[in-house]
Amino acid sequence: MEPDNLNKEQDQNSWAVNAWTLLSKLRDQSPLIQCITNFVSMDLMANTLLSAGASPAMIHSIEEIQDFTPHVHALCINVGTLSPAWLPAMREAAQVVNKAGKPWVLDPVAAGASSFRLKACLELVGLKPSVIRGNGSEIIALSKASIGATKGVDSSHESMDAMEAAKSLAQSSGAIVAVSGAVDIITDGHRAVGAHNGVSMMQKITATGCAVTALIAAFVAVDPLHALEATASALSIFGIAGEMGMAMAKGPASLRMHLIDSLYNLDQAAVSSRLKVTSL
Ligand SMILES: Nc1ncnc2c1ncn2[C@@H]1O[C@H](COP(=O)(O)OP(=O)(O)O)[C@@H](O)[C@H]1O
Ligand SMILES: Cc1ncsc1CCOP(=O)(O)O
Ligand SMILES: [Mg+2]
Repeated sequence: MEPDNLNKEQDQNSWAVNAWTLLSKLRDQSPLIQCITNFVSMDLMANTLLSAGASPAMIHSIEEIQDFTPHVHALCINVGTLSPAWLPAMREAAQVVNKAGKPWVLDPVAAGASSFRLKACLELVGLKPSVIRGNGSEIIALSKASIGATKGVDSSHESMDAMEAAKSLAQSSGAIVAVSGAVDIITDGHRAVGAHNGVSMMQKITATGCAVTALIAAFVAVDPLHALEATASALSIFGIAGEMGMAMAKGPASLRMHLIDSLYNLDQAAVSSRLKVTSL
């Protein structure tokens, strides 16, 4: 084998070993993940976390933050069905986990759809999330801090269209930025890697993006010092579960079920034979 190809194969192996190690850790430790999320995603997000081995809690009332949030291992904030009443709890939860030194992950759903939403997302970015995960259009809107033509929660861009926006947002925010799509991009503003697993029918199930953001929170909870690697691992594992689920599915509804089952049953052989992460 050519030395270059040998290096690539070794890289691939080490990504697969790391992703499997983190999934095994997650299954052993069952981190508690607080999710302040939209009404559409609550069910799929909680079931995704459970099937991966984490413990989800969809607790969003501001009255509970001071008692509950100090106990969580990571927090996921998602603005999908945002209204003004939800923002104070999001702010307070982010501040509590920051104070406790725990990671939190932001999903800026439809960030470019309205000024209200964009302003809220920018304020949350200022509260120092460890990771921001959105689709191409969301990351572009957030990075440019501008609203415009929008398809709402869906993306009108390929993930690769958002490469520069993702790097710039990562540099300005200090967060790891992930852009989902056919190739998921993960960047710290300097280095970028691509996670290639997944099937396009995942876009036809509502809240798969929200669910993978929560899965990122769970992976970062078990490896907070390596947020880029943890994020790439979560996206890869979810993508592999999608591929394996697709082999049994007849359409989006059965893919949703088989994806969750595949995530629950995922073994090391599947991870090492399927995982594909490359430098971009
Ligand atoms: N064309 C595609 N091919 C493979 N996987 C995809 C594709 N588009 C999205 N995905 C996967 O679907 C999940 C949701 O991503 P996406 O649809 O971009 O998020 P959102 O729902 O927030 O718009 C991610 O795990 C992503 O990797
Ligand atoms: C349809 C919809 N409307 C508001 S939030 C939401 C769910 C979005 O989920 P995802 O970003 O994962 O597609
Ligand atoms: Mg989304």
